[in-house]
Amino acid sequence: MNILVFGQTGQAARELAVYDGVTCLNRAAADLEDPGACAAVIATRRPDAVINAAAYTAVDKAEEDEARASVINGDAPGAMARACAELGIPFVTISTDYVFSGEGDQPWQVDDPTGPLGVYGRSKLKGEQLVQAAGGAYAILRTSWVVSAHGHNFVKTMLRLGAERDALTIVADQIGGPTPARDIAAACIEMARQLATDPSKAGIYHFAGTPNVSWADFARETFAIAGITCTVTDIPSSDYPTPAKRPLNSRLDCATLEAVFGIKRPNWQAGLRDIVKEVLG
Ligand SMILES: NC(=O)C1=CN([C@@H]2O[C@H](COP(=O)(O)OP(=O)(O)OC[C@H]3O[C@@H](n4cnc5c(N)ncnc54)[C@H](OP(=O)(O)O)[C@@H]3O)[C@@H](O)[C@H]2O)C=CC1
Ligand SMILES: Cc1cn([C@H]2C[C@H](O)[C@@H](COP(=O)(O)OP(=O)(O)O[C@H]3O[C@@H](C)C(=O)[C@@H](O)[C@H]3O)O2)c(=O)[nH]c1=O
Repeated sequence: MNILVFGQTGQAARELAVYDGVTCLNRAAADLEDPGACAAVIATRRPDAVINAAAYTAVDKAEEDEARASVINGDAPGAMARACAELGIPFVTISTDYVFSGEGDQPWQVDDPTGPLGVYGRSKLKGEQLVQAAGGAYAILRTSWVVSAHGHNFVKTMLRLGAERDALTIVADQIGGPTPARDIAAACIEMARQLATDPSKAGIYHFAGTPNVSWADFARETFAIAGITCTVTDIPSSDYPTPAKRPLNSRLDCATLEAVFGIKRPNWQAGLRDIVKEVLG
């Protein structure tokens, strides 16, 4: 199966690149700021499936860059989905827990009302809506707290800061499921394969690592695995002001993904051990 992936340098894209039949497109080959060009690449190359792993992911920066985030995270996946629907091929795109408001403490169901708190979440929600409107054999995979040995992520930030400092204050009231990019890549490939033979599986799905945890406890676990002595003090989000507000409740209910595609939630602790090993050598 020839799978065209938008994104090459990102966490998920790098893990997708190792699969047979996958071709990754970098920004020079397909710039998501030009949705029409992305659609044209699909129409010209005629792959068997498309996975979108590129996005505007700088959550705070997006607050001052809404127009660009909206095109990259909204219009571009919409145009890709329409191009795929025209060819009759599956389209898998990755979305986020940040489409939710973070209220309550129950895991979000796939059909729960959305309510993004910031520009990034709003732009990703726009992408979801345009992809759904395109019809076709689409899958929107909402995931959370992506981590890997590459690119920018919380684990790499902690390994850097933990080596420099004796103590850190980390928010403890945001709860979610850290998700290794490697597991996301495997899920996307499996979904593309199954959608190719059964387009009735199209829809929105949740996929996050288990167990749910706070950022503070996730940092503690990272330090424990890495053998770093750095004291973590719990703080509320209000003590860590950022341009974009983050949801407090990022728990995702992943039951439908397992029921429809047979894909189980990954254990992030196993993934974290691999990532720490890869980063520290
Ligand atoms: N990171 C996270 O914690 C989470 C991510 N997600 C979603 O998962 C998906 C993958 O995220 P992740 O792997 O972390 O992403 P990264 O932040 O690691 O990488 C983003 C990728 O998008 C590319 N990109 C950005 N703008 C453009 C553009 N205009 N044209 C072409 N490519 C562009 C970047 O390329 P370049 O190197 O050229 O900048 C890079 O390859 C995204 O849809 C994201 O919204 C969901 C939940 C959590
Ligand atoms: C570095 C640091 C961060 N924090 C907090 C800030 C924030 O609430 C939390 C995580 O920080 P980050 O900047 O990694 O978080 P952020 O970039 O918001 O991560 C998000 O990225 C987007 C793309 C998603 O889709 C989300 O699922 C989520 O993974 O940790 C501290 O409390 N103390 C610290 O020293």
